[in-house]
Amino acid sequence: NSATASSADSWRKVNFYNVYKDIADLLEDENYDDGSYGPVFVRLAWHSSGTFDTKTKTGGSDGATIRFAPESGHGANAGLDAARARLEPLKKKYPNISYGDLYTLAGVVAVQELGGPTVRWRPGRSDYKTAADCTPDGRLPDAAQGAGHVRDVFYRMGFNDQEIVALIGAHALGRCHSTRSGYEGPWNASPTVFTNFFFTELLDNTWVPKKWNGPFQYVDKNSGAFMMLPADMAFKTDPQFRKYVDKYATDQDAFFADFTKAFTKLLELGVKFPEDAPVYEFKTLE
Ligand code: HEM
Ligand SMILES: Cc1cnc2ccccc2c1N
Repeated sequence: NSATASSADSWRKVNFYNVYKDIADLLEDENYDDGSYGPVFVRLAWHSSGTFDTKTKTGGSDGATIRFAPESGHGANAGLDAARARLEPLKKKYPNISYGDLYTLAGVVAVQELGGPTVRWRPGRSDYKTAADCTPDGRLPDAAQGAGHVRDVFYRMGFNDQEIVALIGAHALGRCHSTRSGYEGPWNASPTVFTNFFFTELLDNTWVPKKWNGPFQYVDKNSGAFMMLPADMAFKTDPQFRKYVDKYATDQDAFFADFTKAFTKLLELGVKFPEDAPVYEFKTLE
């Protein structure tokens, strides 16, 4: 938050190919989680953007208000300071990039470098917003709730059922942290590879309540190594969501094609881009 705010058009001076490469170089760290900042970068991009409200046209990635208290301190954003701190040196190296562009681009780099689809991305978000523009708590989904709540939150952003299911596929990545959301796990082998694994796991495992004194969550009956949130399970039990879960579980290409479109849409919610803002399709380095 300390670096100078970029001006409205300063993105024009930034070489985003260099920024992409520098973010990619920040991904691997054997001392962090499962060895990659990728998952938490994806979560930062998503939480920066998922506050958008189509009615009031407030929230979204423009202005990166997630970096200011009180938004940075909302329960849902616990742990994202680790991602913001990891990216801060790039704000110094590229003073002309906006935090909004930096945080969303980091999510794109993570998806692509962890084996996911190419994600189209535009620069042009500004840093003009201040803490006064922080969105109220409660705009992001509550993992303890079910399909009704999930629809309330994502319909408010302007997504339909198919897009919601595509987006939740990002739960193939990363993990829950009892010190952040309170949930724990998974302990599966590949939380740093972007695949349709969330859908195949959801359908193929028998899920039972986890016996512990933490918040209610599921664990797979056989190995006990995988987990699902209550909100995750809604995608198995709700018939409209289930249609798309079945599709993505059997067709990873279809999942990739739908995910990339929905993720770009998410990262651009509420942003008024300059007419001539270029649409980047970065080449994956891995
Ligand atoms: C029903 C909607 C959703 C709910 C309730 C939800 C909830 C959660 C929770 C509780 C965690 C664990 C946080 C922690 O303890 O570190 C988490 C992690 C994560 N979420 Fe979601 N999420 C949702 C949708 C999404 C979407 C749409 C994306 C991206 C497109 C996403 C990407 C991630 C990633 C990558 C992680 C792992 C982060 C890490 O490893 O640090 N989630 N989510
Ligand atoms: C397999 C699985 C299921 N749900 C998740 C929710 C949040 C973060 C990671 C998850 C994950 N790897």
